[in-house]
Amino acid sequence: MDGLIKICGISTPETLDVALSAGADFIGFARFPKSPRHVGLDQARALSRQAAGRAQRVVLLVDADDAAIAEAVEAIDPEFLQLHGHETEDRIREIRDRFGRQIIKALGIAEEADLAGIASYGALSDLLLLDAKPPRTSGALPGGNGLPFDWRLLTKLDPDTAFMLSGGLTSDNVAEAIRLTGAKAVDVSSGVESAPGIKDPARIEAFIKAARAAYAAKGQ
Ligand SMILES: O=C(O)c1ccccc1N[C@@H]1O[C@H](COP(=O)(O)O)[C@@H](O)[C@H]1O
Repeated sequence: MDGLIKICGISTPETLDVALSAGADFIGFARFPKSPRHVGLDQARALSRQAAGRAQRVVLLVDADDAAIAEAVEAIDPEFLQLHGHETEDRIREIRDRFGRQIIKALGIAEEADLAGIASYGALSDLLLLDAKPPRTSGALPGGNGLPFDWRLLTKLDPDTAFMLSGGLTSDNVAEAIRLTGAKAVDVSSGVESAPGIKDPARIEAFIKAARAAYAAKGQ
């Protein structure tokens, strides 16, 4: 896992085409009705077909039950399930065994104590995603808030720790985030939008270009 880029919350064929042409490695489809990026099953099915063979397809889920996972898997046939809620270790094992998909588990980071979950969740995940903890305000989404966390916390990690980084990334800060944290993969949603849920082609291209340049500078 080296030098990977995920564009999350894609919901139109046009912006999907831009992300694929610009070289995104992962495309995320949100299946979380409270999100402005939520895609219906038919819409997700069509987008997934468009992305097949060109990028890894990821379904974003939040504390989803088996029925919700099953319908998303049937429609999208994703390579990865991104679990962005409070899924326990037992629930992650159950989902992995039941649905046979690779797992991206998101872990919210706000302070040093939050790093304690990295070993156990990392062992259960094919990719561990380190994201900002959501704000405590009512109605805040569990992710996709465009808020970064203090990346300096991650400088305390063993340099061999592999993780995907997200939370408030943009084309302006992704190079610094990669340089400072050593992230081998980055994930963005709000930072490539002109408004919540509205992906902006120019911002997608600029983000991928900036991340690629930062990885190249590190020889990745
Ligand atoms: O994008 C969403 O709407 C979303 C909803 C619920 C949970 C996670 C969500 N997105 C993920 O959140 C992070 C950070 O996103 P942002 O770049 O700060 O907007 C990212 O991993 C998205 O996949």
